[in-house]
Order: sequence, then C-alpha cells, then structure tokens
Amino acid sequence: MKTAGGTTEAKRRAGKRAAHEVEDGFVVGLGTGSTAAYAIDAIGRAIDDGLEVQGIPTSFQSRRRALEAGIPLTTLDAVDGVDLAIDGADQIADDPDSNGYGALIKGGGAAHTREKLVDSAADRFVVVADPSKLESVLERAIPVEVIPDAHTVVAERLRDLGGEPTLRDAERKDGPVVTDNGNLVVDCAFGPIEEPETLATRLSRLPGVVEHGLFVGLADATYVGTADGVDVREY
Ligand SMILES: O=C(CO)[C@H](O)[C@H](O)COP(=O)(O)O
Repeated sequence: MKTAGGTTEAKRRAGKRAAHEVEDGFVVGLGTGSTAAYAIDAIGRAIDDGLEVQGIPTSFQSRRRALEAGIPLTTLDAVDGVDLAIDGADQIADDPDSNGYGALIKGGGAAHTREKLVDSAADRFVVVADPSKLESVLERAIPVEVIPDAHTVVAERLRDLGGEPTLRDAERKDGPVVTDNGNLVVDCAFGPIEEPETLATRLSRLPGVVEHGLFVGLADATYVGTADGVDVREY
C-alpha cells in the first residue's frame, strides 16, 4: 500500500538523485513543487560543501526555496545557457510504445510557463517524481495560462477542441488563481490524450494562451523515487 510517508520518501530520493548531476560551475534550472524542492535543498547542501553553481528559479515558490537553501540566483537573460534543469511533473506518459513516451503534464502549481521556458532552455532536463505520476496515457486536465481578458474566449476555443475547461479558483481567497505572471489558469480536461504533440500544437496556436502545461519531447530523463531506490528512464 502507498502511504503519504512513502510518497514523501520517494520524492526525496528522486530529488536528491537529480541533484547529484549538478557539477561545479553549472547554471541550474530550479523547478517548482514538492519534489523539485528536495533537489533544491540538496543543491543547497552541496553548496555548503563547496560546490559553485547558479540557479534560475521557475516560480516565486522555487525562488524562495532556493534563497533559503543558499543558492546564488541568476536570470535566463544573464547567462549563456542552462546546463541542467530539474523539475517535477503532475503526470508522465510512461508507455515506451506510445507516441508520447516521456511527455508530461505540468502546471499543478500554476508555474508551467516559466517552467517550460527554463526546462526547454536546458542542455538536459531531468524530471523528478514519485510513482503516482506515471500513467500509460496522459489524462489529467491540462493547465492553460491565459491573459485575464481572454479566459472566456479561450474557454470557448478549448470546447471547440473537445475539451472541458474550468477556470482555476484560488483555495484561500475569493476569485481565481493568479499566476506569477499576472494571468489566469484554465484547467482543460480532454480525457485520454493519445496524441500529445498534436494537442500541444493546437493549444499553442490559440490567441490569448500564454502557455500550456503539455510538455512534449522536452524531458531527457525521469527519476522516479521508489521504496528502495530510484528508477531512471532516459528518453
Ligand atoms: O508543474 C508543477 C508546478 O507548476 C510541479 O512540478 C508539479 O505540480 C509537481 O509537483 P509535486 O512535485 O509537488 O508533486
């Protein structure tokens, strides 16, 4: 049986393992979420032991975590490149025989726009996860960041594409979630996504969409923490 404690340990193992890939002098993309946070903490500890790196956060949350961990921060426009990005995922397509093997759904934390920017800029993008994130076919609702004025129009276009859109509401305030970029998030359910690349292209084309949480062909590897180790998938 999977326990909350077991999941926490799996996330911690995955995050720590990914942090081992960070080398002296690296510029590292710092992902968002509870699993990426373990990697951030591990990088912070390595810095205490003498490692020299710079981090690029993907959200307000990861920026704060990195500052707490003592990671010197920089920005995408101040560096020549990103050596490694480490980030979590909400769902990972895990059927090696399918078109979308290694495709991801991200944006559970509404940070997918900056995550996609930083993760795709990296020479190597490693996903860190616990086994609950693995599915043979992606099927979670896709987070779509939209400029505020556009949310009803985009929702209409998403229905045209066969989706069921829902404006994401904040949990602790009246009104919608507002992203780090000042936009809104529409979560759109499409059922099982057999052709993630086709859907990703269609979503990217919609006026008013800033970015969506389907990451296709971006991940280089996934580290899945388990009860006694880490399973590695290289794509
Ligand atoms: O995409 C994300 C944030 O936008 C996160 O990476 C995703 O939600 C996974 O989070 P966690 O590691 O806490 O399960």
